[in-house]
Amino acid sequence: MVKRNLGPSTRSIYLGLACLSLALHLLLAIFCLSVLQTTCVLPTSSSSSIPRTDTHHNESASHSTSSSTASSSNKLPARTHSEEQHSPTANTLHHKAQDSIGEVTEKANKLTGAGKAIQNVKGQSKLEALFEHPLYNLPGPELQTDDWLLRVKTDEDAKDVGSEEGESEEIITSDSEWQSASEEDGYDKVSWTRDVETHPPWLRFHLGISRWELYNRKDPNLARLTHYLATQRILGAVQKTGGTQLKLLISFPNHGQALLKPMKQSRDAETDVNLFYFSDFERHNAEIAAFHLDRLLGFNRIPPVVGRLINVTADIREKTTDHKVSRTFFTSPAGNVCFYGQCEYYCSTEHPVCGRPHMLEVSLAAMLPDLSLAPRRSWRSPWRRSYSRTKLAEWEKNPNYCDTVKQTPPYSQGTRLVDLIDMVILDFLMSNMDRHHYETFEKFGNETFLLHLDHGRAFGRHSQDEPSILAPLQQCCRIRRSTLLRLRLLLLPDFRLSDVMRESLAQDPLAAVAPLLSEPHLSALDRRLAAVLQVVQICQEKHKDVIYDDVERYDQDSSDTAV
Ligand SMILES: Nc1ncnc2c1ncn2[C@@H]1O[C@H](COP(=O)(O)OP(=O)(O)OP(=O)(O)O)[C@@H](O)[C@H]1O
Ligand SMILES: [Mn+2]
Repeated sequence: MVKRNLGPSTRSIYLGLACLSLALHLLLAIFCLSVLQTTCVLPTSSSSSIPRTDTHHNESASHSTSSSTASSSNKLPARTHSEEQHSPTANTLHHKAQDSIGEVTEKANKLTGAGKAIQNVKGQSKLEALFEHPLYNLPGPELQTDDWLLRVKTDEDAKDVGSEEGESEEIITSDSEWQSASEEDGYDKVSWTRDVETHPPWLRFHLGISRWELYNRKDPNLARLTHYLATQRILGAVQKTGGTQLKLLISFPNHGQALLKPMKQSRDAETDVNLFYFSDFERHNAEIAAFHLDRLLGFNRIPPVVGRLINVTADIREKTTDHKVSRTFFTSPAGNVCFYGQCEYYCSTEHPVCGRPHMLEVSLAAMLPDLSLAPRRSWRSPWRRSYSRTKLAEWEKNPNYCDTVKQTPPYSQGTRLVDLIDMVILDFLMSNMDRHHYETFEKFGNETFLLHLDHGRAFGRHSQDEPSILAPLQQCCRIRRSTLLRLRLLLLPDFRLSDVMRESLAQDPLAAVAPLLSEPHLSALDRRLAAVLQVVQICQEKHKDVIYDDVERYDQDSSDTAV
């Protein structure tokens, strides 16, 4: 009986559902065509597994930069229902993002002369569109000779040593010196001249460091450098001293070096909630992701980092001359080759670094110039944590802590405070609680960018945020205008942080093994970005002097301070 009745009624239900689905598809198609022009795009395939730069000069760049194929990016992306944020606060931020960016985009276009050339071509990747945006192409200060960290020594310099004011300048080389430094065993014979074309990528990276950034995002050498780190034959591996957890200094045949951090836990492992931040294991993928995030924020203050699969036996055990490393190798009960080295934490049989059975994922960071060439100064962060289970730091007890910091050099002058706040925003987004110190290049004194180093403890938890990381922003209520505008841009659907981050990370060689960051970590970035903007909004409601205007600087004509 039941069966007999079900036949016809089921058929009509199916028919109804089919009609409904057809109608919905039609509606969706119309909606897509009219509203989502910029968001309904086919994902573009990444042609290379090697991180690319977004330079116009980059031969491998696939997009067209000609103005005829492009449409104006002044038009801000349309917000859609599907893209809508959930909370009312996020919504307000969203509107605010569009309003203020619209004005400033126009201004930035004027400044960069990019009005016509910058485009948001249908089908273009979000990452490419982001890096083409005027806010990522603001003109920097003109660089003088003193604004470069290193320079190539000329024959002239070699002749009049000590007679010029440039005497104390960090000098790299003359042709003859390069030649004589090339005789060591196993290393390539050096044939570099003053001609930059003959310089290996690591040297070009060193020569490109300026007072205001560690690298120029548009420099084609960046892609060469990451490719170099990812593919060069490993010639040596010794333990890097300093720091608390195991890391190795890797040498390449043409005298380049990299800082290696091994994979110690699975990518999905969330840090145990009962573990203090200072007991957390370091993560190789956090080092890689931090480099990408810093670049996406427009900072360019982290040395390039790339992922690589190495063979622990062939690349480390057989190459190392360091007994601290070689004597700790063993074969695990599962038959994998493991080692643990010598360090303060987690260097024991209980915490081995293991291949499978030989292959191991690692991160490789480009090394900064040697300290003898470019000494660095280490600064204790005023918002350093106590690194104790029981003690609170002063900033955790005193809500007016920033008043004192603001009056204390070097934070009382120049850009130091807003630079620190940039760093804090980066740290909050990736939940890095381990920023006890930061470094600067001594040569540049106090007028320089802050080096962002050591991000092994970032991206530990995606299900939780750590508001205390934002304390400097909350307590000082100060932020660079260019930073704020880029953050607001990254909240918009067309440039959404999680999307550009996913795309950027896909360029790393290890993305072929598994995504460098899981989806929950990527969505955490969007959530945290909204939280940062909310803190800024609260600041702006209470204070006047929140924005440090580093954009207006280039725009003498305008008196508009809309943000
Ligand atoms: N890319 C780099 N090039 C040169 N030196 C670097 C680089 N990255 C880090 N260092 C130096 O090596 C030191 C130790 O590195 P790192 O901080 O990553 O290790 P760590 O074991 O996490 O240290 P800690 O336990 O003190 O946080 C840093 O303080 C920094 O001075
Ligand atoms: Mn560390």
